[in-house]
Amino acid sequence: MATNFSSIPVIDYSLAADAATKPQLLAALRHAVTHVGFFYLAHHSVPPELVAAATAYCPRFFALPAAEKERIRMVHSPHFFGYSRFGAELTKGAVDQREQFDFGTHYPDVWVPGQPEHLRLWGPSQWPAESLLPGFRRSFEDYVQKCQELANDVLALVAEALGLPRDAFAHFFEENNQDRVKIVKYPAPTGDSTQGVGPHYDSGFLTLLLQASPHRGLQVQNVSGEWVDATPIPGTFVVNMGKAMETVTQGVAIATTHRVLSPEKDSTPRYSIPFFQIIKRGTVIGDEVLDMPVEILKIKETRGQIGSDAVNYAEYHTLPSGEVALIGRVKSHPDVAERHYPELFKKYFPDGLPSQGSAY
Ligand SMILES: O=C(O)CCC(=O)C(=O)O
Ligand SMILES: [Fe+2]
Repeated sequence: MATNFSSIPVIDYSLAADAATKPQLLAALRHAVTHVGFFYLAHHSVPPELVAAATAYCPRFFALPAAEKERIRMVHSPHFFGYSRFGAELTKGAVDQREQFDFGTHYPDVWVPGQPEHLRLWGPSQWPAESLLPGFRRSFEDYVQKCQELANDVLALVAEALGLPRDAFAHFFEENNQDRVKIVKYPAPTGDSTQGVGPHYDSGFLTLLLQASPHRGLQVQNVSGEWVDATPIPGTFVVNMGKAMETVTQGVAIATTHRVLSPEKDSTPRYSIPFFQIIKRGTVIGDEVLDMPVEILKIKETRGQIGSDAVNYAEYHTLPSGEVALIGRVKSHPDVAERHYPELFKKYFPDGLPSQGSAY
């Protein structure tokens, strides 16, 4: 019988610490990962003071002088890091009503011409001037380091929940892996569109999303195609799986489609901070799928077909994952692609920059 969901489960991370309660956690996690693709993670390990500091910087970042935001605009970065103006981004070809700042964990500028182009996606971030936003960079570096640790631990728990060794996913990361993070602002709508971000899958393994204001807006698509609210729960992360995780688990773990609706008219802005766990770049991960236990594979037969309005990241079975990631970025930020990846830009936008969605 097909299983559907009408709410997002809450998983209590603290149950992992005690051998007596861990089986309960693993059972809940197995259900969440295989039937919903989303869960709230309560009692997690990222210190509340780091969460509070990151949250407090959100409105302050977007209130920076326009000239400073221009200086660190994403169009200056072949790594797709930096500030994107309102309306600069596309999902499924339609303009997202959000403003954002993308950055990554530390990675040096090592790409040289002649190397595969997709390797250039990893590189240094652009940061606002310390004098204009004191402590911003340091606070986010500390916060993100704790997110990385938590994501790695949750990933090991997911492996256990799926009957795999705890380190089953370890070989999908590079030695000096670069994860990506965003700070996002969704203002109240001024026109007709309420597409904060359109329906999509995330790309990598786990996403840890901090809903950094109390606004609703995040929605998750269930098996029947209905949109289920992921209303913010204080003290939690929303965790979901990306298309890479779905691919390497032979579709057992699901990359669930999600979207964000703009806040109500005249409301204050909604803020969020997604942390994306990124995987290694050089191989076709569809060729390296994990050997899943038979009883886990059976879950796919009983849970029913997953409905989806998302179309992105279908190429994991045919292209190296680094190329898949670069294509995703090119499609969502054509103005950056036009400047730094002209060949790919021409391939995906043969008619030139879309009239909307351009940051120029
Ligand atoms: O802002 C949110 O709540 C979700 C954002 C999101 O799904 C994304 O940027 O991939
Ligand atoms: Fe997402």
